[in-house]
Amino acid sequence: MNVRVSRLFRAHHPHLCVLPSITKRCLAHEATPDAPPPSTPIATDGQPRLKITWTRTNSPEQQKAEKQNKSAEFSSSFLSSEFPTRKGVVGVKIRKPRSPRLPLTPSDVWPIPMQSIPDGHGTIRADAKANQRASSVYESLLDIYEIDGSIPRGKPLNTLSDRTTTDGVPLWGEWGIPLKIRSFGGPTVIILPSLWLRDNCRCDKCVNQDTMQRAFDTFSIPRDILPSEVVTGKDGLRVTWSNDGHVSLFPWEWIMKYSDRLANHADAPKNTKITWGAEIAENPPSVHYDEIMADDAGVGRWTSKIHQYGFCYVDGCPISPEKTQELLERIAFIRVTHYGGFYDFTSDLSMKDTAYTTLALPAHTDTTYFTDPAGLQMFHLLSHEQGSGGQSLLVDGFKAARILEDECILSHKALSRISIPWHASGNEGITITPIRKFPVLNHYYPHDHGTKRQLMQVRWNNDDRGVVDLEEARGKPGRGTEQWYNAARKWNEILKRKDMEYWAQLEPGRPLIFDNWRVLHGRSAFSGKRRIAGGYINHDDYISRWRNTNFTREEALKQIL
Ligand SMILES: C[N+](C)(C)CCCC[C@H](N)C(=O)O
Ligand SMILES: O=C(O)CCC(=O)C(=O)O
Repeated sequence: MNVRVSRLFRAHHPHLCVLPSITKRCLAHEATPDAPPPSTPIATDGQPRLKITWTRTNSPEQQKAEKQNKSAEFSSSFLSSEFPTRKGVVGVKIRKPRSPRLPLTPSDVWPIPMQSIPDGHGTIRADAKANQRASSVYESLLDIYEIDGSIPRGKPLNTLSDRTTTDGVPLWGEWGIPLKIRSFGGPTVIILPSLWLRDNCRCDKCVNQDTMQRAFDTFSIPRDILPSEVVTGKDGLRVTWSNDGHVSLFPWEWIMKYSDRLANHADAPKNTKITWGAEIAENPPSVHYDEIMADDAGVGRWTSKIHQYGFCYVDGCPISPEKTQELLERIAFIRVTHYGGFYDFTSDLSMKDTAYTTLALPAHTDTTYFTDPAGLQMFHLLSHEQGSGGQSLLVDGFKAARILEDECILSHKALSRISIPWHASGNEGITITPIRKFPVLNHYYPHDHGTKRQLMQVRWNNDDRGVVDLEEARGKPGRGTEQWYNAARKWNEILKRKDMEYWAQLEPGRPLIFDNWRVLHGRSAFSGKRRIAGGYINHDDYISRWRNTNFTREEALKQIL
């Protein structure tokens, strides 16, 4: 077996070398100006100590309030024992900054290329950067593998105990292909099932390179498929399959992404949403029409602002329905509903919906009655004659949800858990309702473990809401329903707070587009003839367009494959 103590690491981390006295340099990501004065503590056993001072960083105001200096000491003997071949100044990475076990223990850190800092005690800033995933699995593979080293097979169905070499290398077999890695919580083994790996081969024979679709029958793969060879190659895990000699290459970053212990999807777009309240009126996001029409980079800037703020104006748009439609279709095709596709409406009740009246409309999201509510919505005020009013209202539903959770966690839970019906029934022959009930606050769990569930969609139109079930709670009939109404009342109160409401008068030539899954909209009552044009776009089509105009094709594919 040619798996030796790691040439891998020397190949990849030539700069790692143990300094004679580790205390000469503390290893951290970033010294902060307020780091304590340099000192070189020598432990009682005379061993130089690597002292890591931990400063928890949250938002500046929290940091001031919560500044907690915590530290851990690692003797050089610990470092050299824990990272035997890491001949070098060992950079350390701290595990999840949100929940540091204190004092930090050896399993809280693992080696990464260090960024040396001036002498003295740097402070590890536990922010997203500090937590950045290793740039390649090598920095997470334990140093027992080597480049192009083949991992031996274990004896068929052998007992757990002898599924590892004397060097500690886990062997593959019917149980899958194990890889020993560093992950949150220290060294661990991920096991890659052979059938799963074979099914996910991305070579140009297995994936139609024009359509990116799977180009073979998954179910023709023998259920008990096994490798004939497994190699830890430089650019990934290379597996030769015993049934047909097919060779698959799995890039390390891809493996990292899908290992349930490691998944932290660093290549998924960072959550860069900017929440806002009434103050956004001072400087609302906008992009110029010419930019958008000129090229996809302009569409990228437009969709990026929508992705960040949940809405964006377009300056300099011709005051014409045709040009408005052309503008909207720069993102994607318009979604057709029972209101038609591109809409150009006024208060003529041509459709039996309060939007086609002069009535005030409280903050709401549209199409709550579809299983898949419309993603983007555009309003372009083309004209408003012989009348006044009709101011537009926007409220950041994601900010409102966070306030609700901060102020009344039980109400947040009720609106997140209790599913209710929604409907559109005003027009003859049309009675639309989602395939199932949905709650007001809809969440999802992002791939990367360790981050809590994310709010995905606000579904709120109290006028289109159906009948809340008579829910019991804690054995009391109707208690659950009462909880929902109390929660909805609190939610409604937050939406109506002056510092949450962004009121603006729409202007001809300046269309507004917003994310209908996040931003609620409404209007004040009006008089006169008021004409608005616009349309809906599916959320998935919007996100696809945002992804492909803000990332390269390769990055975009990596985010979803
Ligand atoms: C199509 N257009 C935007 C003019 C009107 C849509 C009506 C909105 C409906 N009340 C809802 O909440 O979905
Ligand atoms: O007329 C407006 O300004 C908004 C209408 C509306 O809220 C809607 O169509 O959903």
